[in-house]
Amino acid sequence: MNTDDTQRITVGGSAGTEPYDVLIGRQLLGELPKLIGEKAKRVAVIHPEALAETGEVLRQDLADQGYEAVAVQVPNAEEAKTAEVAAYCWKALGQTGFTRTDVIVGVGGGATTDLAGFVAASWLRGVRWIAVPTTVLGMVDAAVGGKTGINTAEGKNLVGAFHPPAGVLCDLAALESLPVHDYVSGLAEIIKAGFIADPVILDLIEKDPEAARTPAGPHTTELLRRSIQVKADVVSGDLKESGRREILNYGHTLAHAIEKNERYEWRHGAAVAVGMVFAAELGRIAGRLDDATADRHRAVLTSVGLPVTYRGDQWPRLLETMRVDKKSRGDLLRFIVLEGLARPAVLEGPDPAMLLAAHAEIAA
Ligand SMILES: NC(=O)c1ccc[n+]([C@@H]2O[C@H](COP(=O)([O-])OP(=O)(O)OC[C@H]3O[C@@H](n4cnc5c(N)ncnc54)[C@H](O)[C@@H]3O)[C@@H](O)[C@H]2O)c1
Ligand SMILES: O=C(O)C(=O)C[C@@H](O)[C@H](O)[C@H](O)COP(=O)(O)O
Ligand SMILES: [Zn+2]
Repeated sequence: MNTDDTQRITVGGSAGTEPYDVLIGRQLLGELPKLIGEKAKRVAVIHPEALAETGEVLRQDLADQGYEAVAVQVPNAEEAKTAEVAAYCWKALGQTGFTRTDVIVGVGGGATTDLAGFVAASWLRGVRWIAVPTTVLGMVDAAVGGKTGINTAEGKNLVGAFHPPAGVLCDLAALESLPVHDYVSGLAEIIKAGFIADPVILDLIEKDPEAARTPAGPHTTELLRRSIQVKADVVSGDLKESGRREILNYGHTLAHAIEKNERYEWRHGAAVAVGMVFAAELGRIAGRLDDATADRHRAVLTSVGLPVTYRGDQWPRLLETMRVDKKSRGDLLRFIVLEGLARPAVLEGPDPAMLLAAHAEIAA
């Protein structure tokens, strides 16, 4: 049974998809059978090595309820987002006799839920899946919205599908075992939601940045709820990123290039932090963003311990990788910038000198 103070945010179906709920609370796993539904006989629990125990507890629990439940352990973090690991999961589903009425449960951080969702999208051309995010970043961003995918040698998330989950269970207890480094990485996406849509988020973090770094902070649930609401509002109207959804990519054009350049040893949130400072500088240099809002990026990100600079000698490589960003159109690079707080816009084909000048502001 979940506790009474569970919060529920509905993500509206668009593009012909079913709406689903994101639950935020404690002891939410009792919700799983309802989400799995009555038609399923088999459930595959995809989890990372770090959550081997959680994965097994969940598998056993589902087996006790009569499902043929298998646990599929995958590597931690970005090492799971590969074609080889996806193929390993497909093999496990094939060997279990997984049919179209069976269900995948992805338990873990954003890397695991991106993979699990992609496996669900591709197996038999699409089976039901449920996300159980266990990181801040997974709860506020990755598990919500149906973007699923894996990386290729050429870049981040280059293969994937839009395949929304049937439900998202954000159990706050999971955050207690999260290393502080990973907790803080998730704050980058929360801060992103603050800049693009809900500045109250920034006020809450600025009031007590140290408290924002732990799950015991006074505003933890509110920060999660507000960020999930931003994501839910955006994806509800534009699942397939044909317009407004691009604002969720704020800071990501450079971030994904940094992640690839660092062979995915940087956490996504850390790269997004640097990417947002770059985007803010680009906005300022393009004459679209005021100085105070641009400077606020560095201040709030630094206050929680996120990086705001990156080594300065890598620009040509970063630029080359940014060209395959999903927002690019032909040879045209496109960036999300701000024209003020909560006023995101697209900057198309910026002058190379402008990009270089913005890069100089983040170069270590
Ligand atoms: N699909 C989307 O819309 C979307 C949105 C944002 C980010 N993402 C993706 O999410 C990924 C980043 O996700 P992340 O920051 O959650 O990192 P992650 O999934 O790499 O997890 C970080 C580490 O923490 C471990 N871990 C997870 N939960 C834990 C827990 N409760 N206790 C202890 N350890 C735990 C993981 O095994 C991993 O080693 C990136 O691949 C990014 O591209 C996707
Ligand atoms: O949901 C979205 O849309 C986002 O852009 C959210 C991002 O935080 C996330 O990192 C996403 O995976 C990036 O997607 P991509 O399309 O740039 O690969
Ligand atoms: Zn992101």
